[in-house]
Amino acid sequence: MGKIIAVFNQKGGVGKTTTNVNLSACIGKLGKKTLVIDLDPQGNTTSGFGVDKKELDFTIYDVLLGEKDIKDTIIDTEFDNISLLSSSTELAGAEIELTGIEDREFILKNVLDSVRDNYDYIFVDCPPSLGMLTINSLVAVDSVLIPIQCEYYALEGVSQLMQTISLVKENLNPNLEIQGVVLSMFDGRANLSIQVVEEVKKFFKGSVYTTIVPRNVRLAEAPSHGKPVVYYDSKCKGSLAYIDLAEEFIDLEEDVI
Ligand SMILES: Nc1ncnc2c1ncn2[C@@H]1O[C@H](COP(=O)(O)OP(=O)(O)OP(=O)(O)O)[C@@H](O)[C@H]1O
Ligand SMILES: [Mg+2]
Repeated sequence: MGKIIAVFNQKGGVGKTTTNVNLSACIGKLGKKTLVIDLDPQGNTTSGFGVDKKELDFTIYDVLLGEKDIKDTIIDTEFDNISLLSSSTELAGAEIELTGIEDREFILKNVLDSVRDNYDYIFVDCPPSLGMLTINSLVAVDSVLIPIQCEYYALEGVSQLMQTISLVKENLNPNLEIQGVVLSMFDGRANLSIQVVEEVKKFFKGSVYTTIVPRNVRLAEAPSHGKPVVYYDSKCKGSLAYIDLAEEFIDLEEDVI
């Protein structure tokens, strides 16, 4: 049975999508069958895998509204072991449309339960908000992977994030765990980055990955080529970091089992 992981931090621009696309691509390259779900109306994960939203007949929007079977909506990508459930801008409307539906918090969970056996890992890219889409993702997943940007105010909003996770755990998904915390956009020349690493490690104790993702321009460029960074420049620092992170992620998982 595949493990389902939400990449989540309600703070915007912290590296959720970059981590979702690149970590999953590296995990796929390591031979694990991976489904990536783009639950953000911005659709950056979808375009990050080179899929043109305008050319899609059906997306996760149709699946959540019960109009299309998930299995007919997942598409194969050109990247090793990566399947994708794409987003569309219509998904922004789903925040409101879902509120009228019974058991609305469980829609994604019910849908994913029917495909989780087909994958080793399923990653869900969340929007930077605490709306119905994010709640659906926190209910559907086994764990949360939290990217934190090595910048001033990095820990701002983290207590709200932890409170949201606790609330979902108490009321909707008792098995929800923290998968790990990924420090991103690290600048080794900046004292501030080094300080943030220390603060985040103090706050999250043993949950922070040893691998730290550096600020690397290749990571920012790769999406405009429609490729995860390992397929764009396999030797750049960004690629090496996400390859290390994927290995660390899998080692920790396989130790647990
Ligand atoms: N390690 C990095 N080095 C350089 N640029 C990065 C890195 N990580 C992310 N970026 C860039 O920073 C911006 C924000 O990153 P990203 O889109 O991954 O954040 P996000 O948390 O998904 O944002 P949102 O909350 O809007 O969904 C993007 O332009 C991305 O290319
Ligand atoms: Mg994003």
